[in-house]
Amino acid sequence: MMSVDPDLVLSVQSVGKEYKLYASPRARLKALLTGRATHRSHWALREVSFDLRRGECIGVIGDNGAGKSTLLKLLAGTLHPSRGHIARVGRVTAILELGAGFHPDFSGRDNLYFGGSLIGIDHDEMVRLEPEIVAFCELGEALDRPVKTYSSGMTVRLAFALVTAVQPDVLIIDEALAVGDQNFQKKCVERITAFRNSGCTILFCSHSPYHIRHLCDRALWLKAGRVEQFGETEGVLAAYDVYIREREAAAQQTFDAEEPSAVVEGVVSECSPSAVSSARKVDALGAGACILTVEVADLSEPMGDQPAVLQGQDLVVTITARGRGDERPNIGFMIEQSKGVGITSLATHEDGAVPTKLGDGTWRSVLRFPDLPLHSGDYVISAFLFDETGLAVYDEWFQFKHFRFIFPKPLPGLVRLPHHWS
Ligand SMILES: Nc1ncnc2c1ncn2[C@@H]1O[C@H](COP(=O)(O)OP(=O)(O)OP(=O)(O)O)[C@@H](O)[C@H]1O
Repeated sequence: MMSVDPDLVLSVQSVGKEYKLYASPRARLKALLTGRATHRSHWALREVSFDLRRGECIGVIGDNGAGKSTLLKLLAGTLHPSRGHIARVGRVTAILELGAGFHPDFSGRDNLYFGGSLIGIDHDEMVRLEPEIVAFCELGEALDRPVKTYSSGMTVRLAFALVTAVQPDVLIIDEALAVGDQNFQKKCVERITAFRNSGCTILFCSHSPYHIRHLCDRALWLKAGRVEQFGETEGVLAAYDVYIREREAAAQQTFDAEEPSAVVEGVVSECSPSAVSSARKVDALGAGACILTVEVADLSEPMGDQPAVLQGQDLVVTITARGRGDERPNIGFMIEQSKGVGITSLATHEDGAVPTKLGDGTWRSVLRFPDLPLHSGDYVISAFLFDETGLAVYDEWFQFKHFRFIFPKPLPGLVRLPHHWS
């Protein structure tokens, strides 16, 4: 069946996965011994079908509990489907639950041989690969200490270096990359990009539409265990976005009695603004790359629970950041309604713009919206710092400042679009 198309590396046909839920471990044992079913059944996946061709990069999206991890584990072969069929070609490597297979009492180095044997790297090949893995994971002397003494970040380094030591035909990545420090995340992204450029097929599960958009040709949206959409990335992400907004709007209606959002001071500085939502941020602490200041010109002082008001009709934002080494970073910016929809997202790398290097080695971009084309309302802004490729997010100040904008003419609607009358 797989030989029909020589480029097919993975074929998933009508796959379903049932988890059996027992009231207690004793009930499970009883079911095993008597053969009588005493479980409740939960189908985490139903009728999932799709094909993957050589060199494609597919992003898997969906709500919590939609079945993404289950699907990835089935593809990696660590779980078996209850229904349907999965066919694979070549070496399939999964970056899932990194480090779960290590033996805690063995040293990191011994675990390379032990873990390597589990993923098909024999002793002789490991002898050849070891120096490269050791250099990549940068664990130094800790490599000869037992893994049980490692921090989770150290375990992830070792595991990532091991599982990606040999380029696979298919690489399966769970949200594993959300862990680890800034420096290491960048190395991971670079290695994955290099695999991608040399024809490796990648299946990538993430809660970050940004990464899916930048890395993937196609996206698979799972909803309550079924494939809701599978196709070209932008179309699927757009549909998913509409779904999320509708769901949030419905949640907002039931939640509307909530207190007004806090207003943050005009300039927040030195890498750790108290109002940062750090959900997707890599590591803004320590000596890494980070946003230093974000200044919004012409804002009044906030009054009580009322946000600061933009005094003019131009919005001018100056973002200063510390980069990493000699690398030129990229800077992003987003405006959203305080309670409602996103309005615009911009980034230097998307616009072909370049942050300016200042005398002290920091970087700065000034973003100007002349005659801000918004109608009156309350808005919230976010600033982002990316690496030079725009793939690794070094820092984000998410929804860190609310402001009110007053457009002199009270018109309905949200924005003034470029237009002409004739
Ligand atoms: N071992 C298990 N036993 C029973 N139910 C499970 C098990 N693992 C997952 N589930 C259930 O299966 C469903 C799918 O879970 P899964 O972890 O695949 O979702 P997900 O899309 O990866 O979620 P998240 O984004 O939160 O990681 C969920 O309802 C979950 O509670």
